[in-house]
Amino acid sequence: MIKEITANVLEDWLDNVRPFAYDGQVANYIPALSRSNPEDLAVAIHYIDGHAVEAGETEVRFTLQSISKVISLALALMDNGENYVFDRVGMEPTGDPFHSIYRLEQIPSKPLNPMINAGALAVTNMIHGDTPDEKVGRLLSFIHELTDDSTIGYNEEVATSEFESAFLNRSLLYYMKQHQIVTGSVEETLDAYTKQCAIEVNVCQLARIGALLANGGKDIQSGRRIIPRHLARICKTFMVTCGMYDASGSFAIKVGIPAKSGVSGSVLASLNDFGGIAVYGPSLDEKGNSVVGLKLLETLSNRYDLSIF
Ligand SMILES: NC(=O)CC[C@H](N)C(=O)O
Repeated sequence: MIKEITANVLEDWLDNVRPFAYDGQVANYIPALSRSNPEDLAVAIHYIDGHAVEAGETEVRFTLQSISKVISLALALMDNGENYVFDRVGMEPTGDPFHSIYRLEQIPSKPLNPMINAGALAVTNMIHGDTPDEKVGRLLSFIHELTDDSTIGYNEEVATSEFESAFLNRSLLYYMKQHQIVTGSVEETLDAYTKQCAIEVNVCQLARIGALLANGGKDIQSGRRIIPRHLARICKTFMVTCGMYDASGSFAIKVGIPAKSGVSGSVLASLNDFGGIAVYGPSLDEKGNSVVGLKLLETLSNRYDLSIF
């Protein structure tokens, strides 16, 4: 089955979804993202046997945005342990948009899960490091290990653009500080979070992270363990229940692959015993998911019967 999905097959799929590149809109609430080109489409698959195929504008780099929430969660869990993290952030899907503040007002006033902004901000706050740069530096080192690529950094323009306009995320942080879910400086946590979201990758690097998760947290080339197996499982479970925002239910039905999207228009998918799939297409639907990303993953899942359900 794996051998069928060659680079040519991927190119054909991309051509099939290209007409949808202008359905939806690129994110504009982070000013720097509004300059993304809707025609920059790319896809990569990294199999757990180390073999990789890719198609489209694979050299284009994009920011992780909400996909970074999976990686920061893994690091925060490794730093603090499950009890500490889940005392402060819940495990339940919300069905609300990713930046919603609504449920924070309900008892207990902790974010319902780490894949919505409130939960992710709390998770970033928990990453060990005395300064925002130390936290981000640790996160980048972790990503270098996950991808075996130490060239990955963050896009300063995107980070600054979000930092200067993230009033809703500031509100979430202040609310959580009032309720002792986060500690320390709100501005510093937001600084770390916006840099985390601005970490830049291409589809091949992202697919490799998916492959590592699919491989239970072990690097696919060296076999070295980077994430404890049970923590990789927790990350993938959140991807299923909350990874596609308030479209996670329909995505589970239509595609059925653990996945996390980001408002840059990227999607990271991870399928046990198969590998990682990364798609980039910056036009977003009304929920903030890549239109092309959803179409491509749905085609792939149906064609190769990849749903885990
Ligand atoms: N859904 C997303 O990708 C959101 C990430 C973005 N940086 C934000 O916090 O608003």
